[in-house]
Amino acid sequence: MNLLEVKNLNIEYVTQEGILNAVEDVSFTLKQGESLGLVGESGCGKTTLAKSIMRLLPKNGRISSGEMIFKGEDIVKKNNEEIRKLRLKEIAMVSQSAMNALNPVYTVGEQLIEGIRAHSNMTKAEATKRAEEVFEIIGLEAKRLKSYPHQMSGGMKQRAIIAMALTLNPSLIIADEPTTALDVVVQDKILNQILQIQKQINSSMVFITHDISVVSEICDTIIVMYGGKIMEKSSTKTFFKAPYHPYSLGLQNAFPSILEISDELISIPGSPPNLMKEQKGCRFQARCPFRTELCQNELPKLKEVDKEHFVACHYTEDINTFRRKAKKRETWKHVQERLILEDRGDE
Ligand SMILES: Nc1ncnc2c1ncn2[C@@H]1O[C@H](COP(=O)(O)OP(=O)(O)OP(=O)(O)O)[C@@H](O)[C@H]1O
Repeated sequence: MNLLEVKNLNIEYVTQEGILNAVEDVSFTLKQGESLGLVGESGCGKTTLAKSIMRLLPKNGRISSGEMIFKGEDIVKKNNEEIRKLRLKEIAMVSQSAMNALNPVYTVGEQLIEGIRAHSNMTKAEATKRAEEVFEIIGLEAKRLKSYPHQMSGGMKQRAIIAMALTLNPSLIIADEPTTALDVVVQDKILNQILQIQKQINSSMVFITHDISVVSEICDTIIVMYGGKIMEKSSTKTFFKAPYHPYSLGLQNAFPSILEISDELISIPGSPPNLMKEQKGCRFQARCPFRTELCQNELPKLKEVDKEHFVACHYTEDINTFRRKAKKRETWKHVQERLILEDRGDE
């Protein structure tokens, strides 16, 4: 059964320079218990998409069209009071910035228990018991509930935030780069704990990261975003075995942990498009080694190349050649040279 169904979602920011289209025509579904990895470089719209599910967009951000059907009801149409009830109880967010949301003048336990009580009808004793339980699951001793935020390390605080998000067994967890600022060993441990809890309470998860190797470890499905649009979506297993989009091929080259020993680490030259400017053709065309005139002029539709595997590229039938060429440094060097030439032409 689908827990969340996002349909043709468009999100824009109103800025002094004009309208910025941060998320464009995004559609996907999330089943109960499924974990979805949302990946892409900085600025491709991941956080905007995640915040919109919680209806936590900044003041200048707005959902201009589309639907987000959660448990049969459209989140986009809900009023503030209805949304407040959904947050934490049904949909919880874990993010790096949440660490700063801990109030320094209250103990972590007071904040956690207060949060539980505000969203449930538990007594103080019941809420305390629940707080102790989740602390244990997340690897913190119950006595830590009495600590103030400044008495905890970064890793402990992040665990406390995760505990807060998960106390009420939400149906959907949105984890936005939850561990990026922590060292790799702690990161790994915390990711595993999130995963363990997610499985235990059978909640669904949207996991946002720029690091596709993490997605290969913990997610069932993957969506690759670029310039506010979906480039590719499929099961994680299929994606890492047989990626299609040239951007996905480039991303895979850039992550050492998913490369075979013989593969080279190659980054994609250039940077994502400026979304303030009007976009024409495929969003990735400027950096794509395989682009043609068609790519520069016509936006490719997301099409199904295999069961439940969708790709937005005009040339999916050339995939074998693309996969072979994308592994070569030369291929990307040409893109670099082309970008330099185009840059000169612009001056
Ligand atoms: N409050 C805002 N006002 C105007 N533009 C914004 C605002 N927040 C984000 N943007 C723009 O929207 C686009 C998408 O940003 P978003 O933060 O969603 O991307 P992201 O993929 O999550 O990046 P990151 O990994 O850096 O968080 C970017 O072009 C960004 O500059």
